[in-house]
Order: sequence, then structure tokens, then C-alpha cells
Amino acid sequence: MTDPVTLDGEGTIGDFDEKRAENAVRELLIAVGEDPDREGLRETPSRVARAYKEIFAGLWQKPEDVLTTTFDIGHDEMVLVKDIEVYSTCEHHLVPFRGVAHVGYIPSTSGKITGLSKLARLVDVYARRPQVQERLTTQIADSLMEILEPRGVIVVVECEHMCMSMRGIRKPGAKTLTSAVRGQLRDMATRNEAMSLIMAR
Ligand SMILES: Nc1nc2c(ncn2[C@@H]2O[C@H](COP(=O)(O)OP(=O)(O)OP(=O)(O)O)[C@@H](O)[C@H]2O)c(=O)[nH]1
Ligand SMILES: [Zn+2]
Repeated sequence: MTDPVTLDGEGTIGDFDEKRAENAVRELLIAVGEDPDREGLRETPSRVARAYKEIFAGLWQKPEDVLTTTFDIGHDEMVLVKDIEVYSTCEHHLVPFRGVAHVGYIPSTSGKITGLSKLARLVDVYARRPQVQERLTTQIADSLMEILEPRGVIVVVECEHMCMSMRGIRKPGAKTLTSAVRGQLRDMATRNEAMSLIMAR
């Protein structure tokens, strides 16, 4: 069976099997003791199927398709976009985790940069998949390194996991922080500069 995490845009969103998702939701409703044919639930399986098509749309997107616009402007200092909103789905429980991502890089020596919105789009490509926060963080960092060939990258993600808030251990408000640091941003001074920009409120 294909591993959806490594699928990386090999299929198309058209490959999403909406009918199958709809049937699965109907089964789930029956399994929890609900009546999927009652008035309020009649349209729910098809709504949920459409919602999942959107929530997991990143399975069918490639990072290189969003990091399309690049400019060679010779800027060779750090570029950092912080507080990018993240909505993702925990692959263990299929409930959301949400928070923010901070994405920074030091451009290549030629000064190749990308559009700022493209960094947020890149976050979405990986967030819109069944995920764990650690993988989300490293995938953003590694794809930036590969495509933009910068001298360094830093990605910090801070999220609250609904699987820890609304069920299980029930600790609302607990935040998980993950980071991935590559290239020159591993140097202490540069890394500290990035972290102080990220932490500044
Ligand atoms: N490392 C990591 N763990 C996660 C993430 N999202 C959820 N988890 C954890 O995945 C684990 C799954 O543990 P299991 O023991 O298999 O499942 P469970 O019985 O539902 O666990 P509880 O949540 O402790 O009730 C839990 O500890 C979750 O907190 C994530 O993004 N990264
Ligand atoms: Zn979970």
C-alpha cells in the first residue's frame, strides 16, 4: 500500500475517494449509536467527506509547486516570517492540533529569496495531512533547504493538541514546541538571533 506521507503530490486531489469517505462516516455514526438517516445527520457524511478533502489536501500537493516565485535580489541576511497560523490533524487520533509556525532562512549566496506568502503556503502543504508535529516541522525545514538552497533554515512550531485537551490526559493549554535547524542557523550566534526574533512579542 502507498504510504500517504511520502506520496508528496504524486496523485491528484481527484484521487480522493469521496464516496468511500462518506460511507466511512456513515458507518462511524452507526458505530457510535447514532441514526445517520435522522434529519440533522442526513447530509453529514457527504459534508464530512468534503471537509476531509480540504483538511487533507496537502497530500496531493508538492512543496515545489508552492515555492514557485523566487527572486534573486542579493539579500543575504535572515528572512523570518513568524506566527503563521497552523491547523493540522494528529495522525494518532484524527483530531486537530493548532498553533503557529515560525519559518526563517538565510538566502543562498546568490541571494535567492521567495515570496513571503509562499512560506505560509509551504506550512499548509505539510499541515494539511495526517501528521505528527515533529514530522511537520522537519518537512518544512528540509523542503526549504532542498528547493531554495539557502545557507540555513530555522522552523519552530508551537501547537496545542486537541488529543491532549479534549480527551485522554485532558490538559488544555499545554503547548508542544518543536524545532528544526539547518545549515548556518545551527551556529550559536545566528540561532540565538533567530530565536530572540521568534520569542519577541
Ligand atoms: N510525539 C508526538 N506525539 C503525539 C503527537 N500527537 C499526538 N501524540 C501522542 O501520541 C500518543 C499516542 O499514544 P497511544 O498510547 O498509542 O494512544 P492513546 O492511548 O490514545 O494515548 P493517550 O493520548 O495518552 O490517551 C499520545 O501520547 C499522544 O499525546 C505528535 O504530534 N507528536
Ligand atoms: Zn493525537
